[in-house]
Amino acid sequence: MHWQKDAQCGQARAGWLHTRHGSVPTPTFMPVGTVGTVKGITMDNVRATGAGIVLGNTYHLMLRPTAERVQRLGGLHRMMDWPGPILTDSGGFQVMSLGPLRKMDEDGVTFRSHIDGSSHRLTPESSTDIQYKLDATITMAFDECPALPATKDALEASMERSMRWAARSREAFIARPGYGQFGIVQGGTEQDLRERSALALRKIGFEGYAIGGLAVGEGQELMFSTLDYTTPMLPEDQPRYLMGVGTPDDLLGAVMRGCDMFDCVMPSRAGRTARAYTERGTLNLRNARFAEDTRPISPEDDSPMAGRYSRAYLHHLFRANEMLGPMLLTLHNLAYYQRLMRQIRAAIVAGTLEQTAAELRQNWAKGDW
Ligand SMILES: CNc1nc2c(CCNCC3CCCCC3)c3nc(N)[nH]c(=O)c3cc2[nH]1
Repeated sequence: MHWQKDAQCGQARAGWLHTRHGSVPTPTFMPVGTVGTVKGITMDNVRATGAGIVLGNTYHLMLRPTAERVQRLGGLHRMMDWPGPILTDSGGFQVMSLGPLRKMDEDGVTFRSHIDGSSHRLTPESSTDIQYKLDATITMAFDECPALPATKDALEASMERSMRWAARSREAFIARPGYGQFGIVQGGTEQDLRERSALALRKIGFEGYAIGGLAVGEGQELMFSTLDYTTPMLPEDQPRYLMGVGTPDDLLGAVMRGCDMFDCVMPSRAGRTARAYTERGTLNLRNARFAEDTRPISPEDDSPMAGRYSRAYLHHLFRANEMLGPMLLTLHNLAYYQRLMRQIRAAIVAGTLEQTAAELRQNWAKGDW
């Protein structure tokens, strides 16, 4: 796969990601398909929100139904009826954050399934092979995301291991036209470690570069200051994927610091907990003040459900614990994230990103309309 840059505005870039499964405009927000589904909505609806590329979940899928079964079923695209590009993470982050019992050594990670307690192993080789069996369009290198806060020595040792794992991941990767593999920059919030990590990955050579080790509780200011010096260390002509980010304000700030691709569970998870994302900040639709509010959730909603359901109806659905509530609100939130990315991309192309950023931040601060 390859990425082409169309426009630049400050550090922000607007471009196109061309892959075996289609082309996607960047900056792009990638909805998270956890176990082969974006929870609660069909992939036709995910497409209708404007999403171009989704995430698959190596950790979950290797446990159930197993990568071998997904391969026998024709790969993740066919199984989940998503013809567009799919990016799969390498699983290490989830093992460390989800796996109940796990042991890490130089070779990889051993862990017990949170489903049935069976023992499993992830190494750079096995993670790359699993992602191949899933037929991932974009494969992530197997890495370790250290928990913060961490001592500099611990961050250094972890980053150096991740770089050894990146080389092994690249070795195990089967190159095919239209497919790609991304290296993941580590190093916590230490500039010299980030520099060494970026250089090590560029020496190996990947189709794109992710910035890992962030959005782990360091806070927005430290995340942005880390991006300020890390994105310029990465190749100008290749995409940058900031992992696990974030709120609308995080996305805006990270695009302005040179990031092109994002994933976050927030909009879909919030959709399941009655939290609506809008141009004016978020709304908790369980709140009684919405019980007879006949207005739509967002004034500028362009999702498949635009203008058809009132806040009062969503309030009722969530109070009644009806499954349609999370379905509609997940759709709404993902559509808002896609609308936001389109707005930001248009501003980069028009060269008006500074002004658009100020307007967006003003509206988010305004609160409900
Ligand atoms: C939320 N913050 C955060 N996420 C990170 C993630 C995960 C990104 N999201 C993956 C999806 C999660 C839902 C299911 C499908 C896969 C990170 N992943 C890797 N490999 N390395 C990180 O440093 C890394 C760092 C991260 N920080």
